[in-house]
Amino acid sequence: MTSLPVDAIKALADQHPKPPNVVFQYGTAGFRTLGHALDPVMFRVGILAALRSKRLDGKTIGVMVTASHNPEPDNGVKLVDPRGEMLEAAWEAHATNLANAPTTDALIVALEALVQNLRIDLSKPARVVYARDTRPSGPALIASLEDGFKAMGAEARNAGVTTTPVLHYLVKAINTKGTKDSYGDDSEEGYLQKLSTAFKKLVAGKPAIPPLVIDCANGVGAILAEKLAKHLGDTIPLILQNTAIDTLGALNNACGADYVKTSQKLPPSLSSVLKPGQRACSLDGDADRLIYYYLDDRGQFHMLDGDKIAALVAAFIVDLTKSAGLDDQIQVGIVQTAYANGGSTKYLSERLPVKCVPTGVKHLHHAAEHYDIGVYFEANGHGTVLFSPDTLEKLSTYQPSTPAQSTALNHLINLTNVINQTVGDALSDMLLVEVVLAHRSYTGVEWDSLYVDLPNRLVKVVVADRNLFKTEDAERRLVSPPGLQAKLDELVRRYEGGRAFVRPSGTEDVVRVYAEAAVRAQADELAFRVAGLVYDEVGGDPAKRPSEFL
Ligand SMILES: CC(=O)N[C@H]1[C@@H](OP(=O)(O)O)O[C@H](CO)[C@@H](O)[C@@H]1O
Ligand SMILES: [Mg+2]
Repeated sequence: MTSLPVDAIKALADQHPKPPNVVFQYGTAGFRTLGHALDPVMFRVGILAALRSKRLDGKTIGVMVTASHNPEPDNGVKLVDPRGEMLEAAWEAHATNLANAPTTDALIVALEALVQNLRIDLSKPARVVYARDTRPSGPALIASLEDGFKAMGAEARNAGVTTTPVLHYLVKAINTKGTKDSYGDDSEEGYLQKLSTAFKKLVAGKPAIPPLVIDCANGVGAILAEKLAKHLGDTIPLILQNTAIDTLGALNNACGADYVKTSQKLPPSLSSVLKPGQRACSLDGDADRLIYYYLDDRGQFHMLDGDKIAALVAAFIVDLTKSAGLDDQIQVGIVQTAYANGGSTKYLSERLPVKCVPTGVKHLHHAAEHYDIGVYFEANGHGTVLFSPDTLEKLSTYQPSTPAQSTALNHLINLTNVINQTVGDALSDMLLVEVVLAHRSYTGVEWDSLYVDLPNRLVKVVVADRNLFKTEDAERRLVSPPGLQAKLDELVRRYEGGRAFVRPSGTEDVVRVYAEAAVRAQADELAFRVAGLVYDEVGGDPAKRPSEFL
């Protein structure tokens, strides 16, 4: 192919017309909206993925069809770059541009411009691998995506129904196949083997691990968790809950990681299952977020979120680098966002370098790459650990001088295999957490007591135009609307241990308010005062002002 296959594109594009009056945007998590609205977007994303692959010399590009923790009727799509990472930021704009071309002819014009501006060599091969979660709208959207691949003559591999992290893994495994950096066998089976083999080595010789309850959010995580349980055998008994992937309306409904984190409550479906002291965790709808929790002896709920996971894991890795005699050569660092609980930031920054970045996995991931070992987690439970290429090299060539050093070194090497380094991965993170708990002989109680969470509250404010809100300092301060930050500062000063910030959401048409304070009632009050301030500041209709805003 030396020029665009215009006829093939035209013929298929006409079957996926874009309705007028809708505007699509490739945001923090790709395109995401009601599933039935996405048909034209899928077709165009199929074409774009093929072009991205050609631009990168035929490297395989991933396409994941999912709306993660969103309600079941939603769906979405995002692209994965060759190393298993999120799509390069500059291409987000190209994706948005193609998705919004109003007609087939306009689409062709946009494509021609893209090919020319980015100097895409159309004679290169196009290779893609794609998958979807369990949403009912998935199959039709996949068909539309496949039309996009077909129009471009792409070599397309269907990975079926699987989790987002497996798709990221596959992309990296395919692109490193047969090289010295091979990431593992390029199959779901290869993924399960890699994780479970490393896990078994890491917990060998430790006391029996008590059963773990997993809330699968009635999503695709249920399928993978069941396969994983088979690979793990009796090294860790998994009790799978919320596995109703075929029940309409069940996905993410009163269950899953987002429900638990947002409502700070046990999923009601687990109340008769979970025994006091027993650990449980929730995955989200595409199994890339993880939240742990337990009930204490009085039946009180305790949440162990992404910040707690980061604290647990980072301290363990630091100890291993010390025991291996590598602590002067390998520096461990943490990456958080403004949503990290103030308690966690204090605890971590007394021990390690901590960087705060804007919301969104790509920001965390890139910042974590600057450390020898970078631990990043969003408070909502999305995160992973990155080992730099130099660190991996050091681990593979280092000569330990004592048996203790050798043991610690092996643990570090096995950790690099149990951890999915391409992206946050609920099942991989779960195994990682279980390794640390087993090594530390911790139950949820000891883990929880690493530091105390400050009471906090997240509130959404619906405004006419969220783009009025602009931030700086990793989203911790507002620069626009002018003057609002000063009012906020004045308010926050009145609360002991108070902290609050306001930012426009990247995934929903709202402005988010986060507040924390030393005591619960004060955190709530501060959040609702800030929400009220924001609402009034941008001229919100007094008749529609939510009654809880102060
Ligand atoms: C407060 C919060 O949880 N925000 C989430 C949410 O982003 P917003 O930009 O806040 O809508 O979705 C993102 C994508 O899943 C995730 O990265 C982020 O952490
Ligand atoms: Mg998700």
